[in-house]
Amino acid sequence: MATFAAQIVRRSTRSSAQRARHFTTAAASIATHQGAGQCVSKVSIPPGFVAKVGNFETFVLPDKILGTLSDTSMAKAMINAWRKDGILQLAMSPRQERLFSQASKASKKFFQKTPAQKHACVNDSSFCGYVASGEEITSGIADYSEIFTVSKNLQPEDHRVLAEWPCHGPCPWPDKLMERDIMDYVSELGSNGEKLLQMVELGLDVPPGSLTKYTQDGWHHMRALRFPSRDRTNGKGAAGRGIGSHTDYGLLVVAAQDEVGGLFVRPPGQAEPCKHERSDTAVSRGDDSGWVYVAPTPGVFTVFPGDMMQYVTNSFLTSTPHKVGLNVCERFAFAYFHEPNFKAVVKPLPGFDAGQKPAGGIHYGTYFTNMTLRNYPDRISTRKLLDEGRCSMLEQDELRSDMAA
Ligand SMILES: O=C(O)CCC(=O)C(=O)O
Ligand SMILES: [Fe+2]
Repeated sequence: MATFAAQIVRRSTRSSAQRARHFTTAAASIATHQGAGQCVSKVSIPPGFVAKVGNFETFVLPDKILGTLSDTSMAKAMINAWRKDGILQLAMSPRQERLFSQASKASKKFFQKTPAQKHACVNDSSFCGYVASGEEITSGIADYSEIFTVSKNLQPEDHRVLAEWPCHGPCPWPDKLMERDIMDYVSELGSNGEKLLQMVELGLDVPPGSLTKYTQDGWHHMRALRFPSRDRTNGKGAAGRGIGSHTDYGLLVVAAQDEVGGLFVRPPGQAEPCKHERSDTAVSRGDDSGWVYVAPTPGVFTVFPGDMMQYVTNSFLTSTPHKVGLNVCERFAFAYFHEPNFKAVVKPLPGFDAGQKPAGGIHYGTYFTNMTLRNYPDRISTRKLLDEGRCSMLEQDELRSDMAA
């Protein structure tokens, strides 16, 4: 892949002919940042990182996936894009752009609160809420991301919360307004994720429902992220590192970023064993060459497969390693994770069952819980879950399902 000149496709200036159902967009290599705070400068690849600038395909999903020939041809093109680049871009609809902008404002407003106000947004039953910069660990090193995590927005009276299922608790929102603006965006991404999975089913030529049966009442979650500028860190992590090299847990990751830039991906072809075959959450070789910069492109989501997708497809689609570098300005982003139901025991897809391990499938709730405990060893919810020995609940029949239709 070569380095491409700036060529940003803006939805508002796109003609209907240009809005063909899928097309190629050259990514911006340089963006002018005039965001919040004092930072007004030319922003490009974070300093100290060497990478090619990606030129990723952009797709416009149909309103409904009907399984027509044109749906199937787009679906196959999406699969090919993931197999080539590890990532693709999805054009936001006008509604999605509006919800993204609303959620971004809510996220910025939250991160501007005082440390005491932010630290109050934690509870001992869930892993939702605030994660301070330097609190999350990847490969034993602190990440500088500051995070507000939203997982299932459960009510205190939900039977799973009352029964104290691992990771199940209400989200400690600071206020109703943030809850509304973030959850409107998350719900939209939920519908979008279902469409994407229908496309994956078409593209892989597996029966409809082979994937979407797992995501009924899925354990979808999202991280609203703020990265400090590289000169504003607290010295707890490695210089310039926002988040270390890792893959994410579930089926699909749908990310969206502001104009600053910091995300890098590593395309397939340099595959590592899946995390369920390893002992930690992080991907090694974080400093290797072969990284591709995901330059900010207005009006798009970037979408890539997670660990569950790698498992069910026997690595036909691999979980894309990615990392975030700190830039000269602070950066805001969202990472949404479209996931199986917490109870789901996920099995290889028909035609992709080649004896991959573990043979009996992966219980998503256990996988999620283990990864979360490793990432947040000192969180109050980690200590409570371990002290009360509630991880053993994950073995109970009530918390396991094959998600048969
Ligand atoms: O900051 C980004 O663009 C991606 C963040 C990410 O990889 C994550 O939260 O898992
Ligand atoms: Fe990630």
